[in-house]
Amino acid sequence: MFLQTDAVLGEDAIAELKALADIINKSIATIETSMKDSSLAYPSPAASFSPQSEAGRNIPEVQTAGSNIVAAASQLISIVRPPPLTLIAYALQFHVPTALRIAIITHTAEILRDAGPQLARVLRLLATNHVFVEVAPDVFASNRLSSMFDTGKSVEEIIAHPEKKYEGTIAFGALLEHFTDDVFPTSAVLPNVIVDPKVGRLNDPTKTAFNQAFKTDLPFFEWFDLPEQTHRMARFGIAMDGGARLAAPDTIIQGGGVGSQCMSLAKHYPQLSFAVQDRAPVIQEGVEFWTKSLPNYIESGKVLLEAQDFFTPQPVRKVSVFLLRMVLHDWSDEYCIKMLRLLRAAADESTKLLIVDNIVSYACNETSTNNIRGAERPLPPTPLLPNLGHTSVIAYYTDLTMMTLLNGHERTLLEVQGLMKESGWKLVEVYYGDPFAVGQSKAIGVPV
Ligand SMILES: C[S@@+](CC[C@H](N)C(=O)[O-])C[C@H]1O[C@@H](n2cnc3c(N)ncnc32)[C@H](O)[C@@H]1O
Repeated sequence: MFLQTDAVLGEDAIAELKALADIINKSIATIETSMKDSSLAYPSPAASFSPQSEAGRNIPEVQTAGSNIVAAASQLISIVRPPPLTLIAYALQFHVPTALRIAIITHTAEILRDAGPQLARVLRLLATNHVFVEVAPDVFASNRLSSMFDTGKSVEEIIAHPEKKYEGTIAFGALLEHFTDDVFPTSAVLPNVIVDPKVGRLNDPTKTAFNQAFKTDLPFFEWFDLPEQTHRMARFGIAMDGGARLAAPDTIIQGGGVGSQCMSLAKHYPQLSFAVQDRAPVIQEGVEFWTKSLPNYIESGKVLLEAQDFFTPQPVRKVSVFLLRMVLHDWSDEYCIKMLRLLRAAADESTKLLIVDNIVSYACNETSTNNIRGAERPLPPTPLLPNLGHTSVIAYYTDLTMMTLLNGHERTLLEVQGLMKESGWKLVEVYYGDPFAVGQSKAIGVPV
């Protein structure tokens, strides 16, 4: 249902601009005070990125202030920019991923020398989006954002061993390459798929925009297994590895990739043991991954690496936690329910179900979910959108990514609750994480 905006919002644009400016000013004051109190420096956009240099930004009140500034600034832009320009800017935004991909595959962050006129035009678009700086006409320098995909390796080293480009690095470029090479072409055909009466609105993972864009009948993950897609599969594994930082004791990690989440936990909590389950080709890579980094875990059986399909029954054994990170969002409800019912069948009364995914909010006020621990959150200051607008936009980009690749989707809390209800689990607790967190919300279920 659509309502006229005048019926919903006030009409006083100047009052709204002032309220937004006030949020920005107060938030900057909070950041300034917090930096003084903590003796940390707020990271400069000119300085190269390192996880340690983000310490100031990671203080909780600074995160909240930052998320309010992002939400307020984008809302402010939407008020002051002429509407045709805002819509044209949105419609042509796809050139940004193209330019990013060109910068990555030409190793520009590593080269950073006088790049010649074609590349200069690409870099100028990026510099206009604050990735690289044009320090003089046609001369570009790195900055904090571009340093995120600089591997620190020499160009000679990368060209000699392209398959090792991201080895031993934070590998953020691999994630950007996945988005700009695997996902971007699928978004271009999504409009055709949505209006096609033969395929639109289907839940089938083989009738997607991805299937049309890459002219294949295989589901996305099985397509990765083709010999000609080996580099994409390896790149996806590296990209996922970068984000995997959590698990729990005696955990079965379904769709766990090569097991990076539990390796990170194993290093901090040596008393824990794990079973990592995924498709056979991924588990094969997992064996190499563990043999290289923590071989004694395989030898002692503290980690089991198991080829296990989501849609076949679990082996019978005692399980404390089933952890599914970035798994349910790949599938439509029908498939998720099948998967969760199989886990329920293998659970006892003390087993927990831990789902780690984006939990998306509506862009308006939501139905109360205060019967779920952790579900109630304070609303952002007026006139920001209840979902913090642009601060949360990546979750909605990810939602459409899931739609194009697999007919999957990111879910609201009520939708997660619905999946659990249909499959013999009860949603009892949720952790949303900080306002900038992507894919880190945790929903905990118990058997019913
Ligand atoms: C988005 S990735 C998430 C990987 C990992 N959990 C993480 O967070 O980094 C989804 C995983 O599901 C696996 N997968 C897809 N279809 C599967 C199936 N039918 N059975 C088991 N695993 C599957 C993929 O191979 C992939 O590793």
